[in-house]
Amino acid sequence: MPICSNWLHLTPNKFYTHALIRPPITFTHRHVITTTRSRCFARAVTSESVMAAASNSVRVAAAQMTSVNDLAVNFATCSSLVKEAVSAGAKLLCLPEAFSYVGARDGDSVKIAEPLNGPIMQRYCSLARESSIWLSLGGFQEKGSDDEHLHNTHVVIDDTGNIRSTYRKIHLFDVDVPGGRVYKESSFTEAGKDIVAVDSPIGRLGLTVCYDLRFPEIYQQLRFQHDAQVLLVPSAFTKVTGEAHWEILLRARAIETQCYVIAATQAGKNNDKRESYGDSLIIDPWGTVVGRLPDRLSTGIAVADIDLSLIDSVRAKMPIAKQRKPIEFWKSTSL
Ligand SMILES: O=C(O)CNC(=O)[C@H](CS)NC(=O)CCC(=O)C(=O)O
Repeated sequence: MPICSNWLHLTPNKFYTHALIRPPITFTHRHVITTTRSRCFARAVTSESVMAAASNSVRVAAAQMTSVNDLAVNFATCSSLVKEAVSAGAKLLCLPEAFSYVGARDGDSVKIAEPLNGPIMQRYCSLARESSIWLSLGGFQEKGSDDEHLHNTHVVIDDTGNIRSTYRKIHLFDVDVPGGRVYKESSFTEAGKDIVAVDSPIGRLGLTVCYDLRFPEIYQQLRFQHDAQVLLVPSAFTKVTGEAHWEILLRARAIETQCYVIAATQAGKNNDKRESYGDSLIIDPWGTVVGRLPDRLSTGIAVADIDLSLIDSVRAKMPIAKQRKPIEFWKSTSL
């Protein structure tokens, strides 16, 4: 049992209850302790994470697919990927960004956007319930605040079909791809503002989407402020940028956060104007690739076992959480 020899200040927010506790304090396995330079937090862990920690190893699957501009066709593909994941013994299947729809023309995805309680999401909730598997739906066209906009929303559904968590993509892909197209995701997408982590049978998940991968701050927040153990990066990377940057960025995020990273991808030609970079990856907290579905195998799943004790041992031997100097402690001297 870990023992804390300092006074413990538990600040009130959605995870912590306000309390000042006298040392020595003994924590049960139902608490996660996080320390910053000035504070020490305790968070009660939900039963899912406790179960995952007890059994140590849980199987996950990362899908790869070529979504098109047909909701029914994509749902059929997702259903068969779910079957594959279930027979492989996976407790969670991650589907890529734009799993349910990739428009052939600008503006198409706004037209099919629906609220999270609409019929499209309902079908995916039923799929999770009927197959008794958790789903990470890596980028759903959620209806925005007007008819011209949507949210690119990552939805986590549990094995009884309930939506456990939603994250709206923060960093939007407004990029002139060298030798490729100009993308302007912000022309039809409202950016999110909230960082989201959620407990699951494979540990505490940190939710992100695609282009977020290029902004390490969000992953630092997920690991050091939200106790994430597994970072999800569902994507629809372009062929050009994926070939240059995909694996390097993902492995860097795994190494610098000491988290597992699961990245499900779109692959192949989604339509005449669009080719995605498929290479679904599962990476362990030491940065080793433990599951991969290469680009040439356009549709399928990569499978790996998440071992929460590996996270603990990597973090114990290289204790960066204690050693890091967060930006507020730096002194800026250049003018
Ligand atoms: O719009 C859709 O249908 C699905 N969403 C996407 O394809 C998004 C926004 S256009 N793509 C990316 O973020 C690519 C990032 C990327 O390729 C990089 O960072 O290099």
